[in-house]
Amino acid sequence: MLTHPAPRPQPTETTSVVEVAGVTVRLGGQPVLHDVSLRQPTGSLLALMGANGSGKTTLVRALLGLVPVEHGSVSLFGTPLRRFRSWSWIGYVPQRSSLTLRNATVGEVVMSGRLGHRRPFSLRSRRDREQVGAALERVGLAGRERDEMTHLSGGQQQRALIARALAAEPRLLVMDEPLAGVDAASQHAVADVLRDLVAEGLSAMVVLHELGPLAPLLDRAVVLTEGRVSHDGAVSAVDCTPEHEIHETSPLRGLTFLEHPVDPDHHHDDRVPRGGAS
Ligand SMILES: Nc1ncnc2c1ncn2[C@@H]1O[C@H](COP(=O)(O)OP(=O)(O)OP(=O)(O)O)[C@@H](O)[C@H]1O
Repeated sequence: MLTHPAPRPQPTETTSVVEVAGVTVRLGGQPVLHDVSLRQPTGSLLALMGANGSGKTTLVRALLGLVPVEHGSVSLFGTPLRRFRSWSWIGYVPQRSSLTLRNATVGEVVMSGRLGHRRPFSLRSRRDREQVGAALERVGLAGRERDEMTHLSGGQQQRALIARALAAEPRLLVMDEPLAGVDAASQHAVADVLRDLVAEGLSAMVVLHELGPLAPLLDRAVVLTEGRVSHDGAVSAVDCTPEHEIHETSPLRGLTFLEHPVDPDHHHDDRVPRGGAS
């Protein structure tokens, strides 16, 4: 069983895991984010949505300190980004398509999530091994440590990347497009894992193109349009509107709503065995 430091069963309005105020980011000389503000209460599940190129990944990278912020401020767990040091509290799951997974086993990938807990050059501890095993069990990949990542389906790779983030025992999970290129069964498996984690008090920010099976779990959606916040509120406003019915001027225009996306690489049964993912 994974342990999380401070269980927080309900979202609270008094504390926030992420606070972004008036953030502007420029990349390659071009403005990418303009005056973006958002606040994520502790224990909540927030979707960050928007069309291709709207700035979702850049916003995530800005709040993780990976790209410079030109104006505005970012706080994590109430601490300004420049003074924040507790990076092991944040489990980042990058876009699967942005990674090279060749020559890595599942065990190596998930164990790399423990690096923040290890002293330089120290050997892996019993707790490291326990947390890796627990994280793999949680995502339904128990016993797959020796498998090459490239031998897994897209959905299983995604779940291994989630296990990597969980092995770090995070308080906030930041996931960039965890449903992209993942078959419907694995989308539901990811949703099941996330449901349990949030029920235990974990906070999660999820970059999404489509809501899919995560829709009923989300507390709020923030939609970016051309680098600006165009919607910050109820998910229901995003959820039930097929794209052809979205008004030309709606901030939701350009989002896609895929019910059953197909994974062209899918060769495996990606369902998490009941009881194996909790
Ligand atoms: N390093 C960079 N230099 C210059 N421009 C960049 C850089 N990285 C991203 N951009 C531009 O910033 C804009 C936002 O990109 P970003 O990847 O944040 O969008 P996104 O909403 O995550 O898109 P997607 O859904 O396609 O992943 C795009 O126009 C992109 O071309």
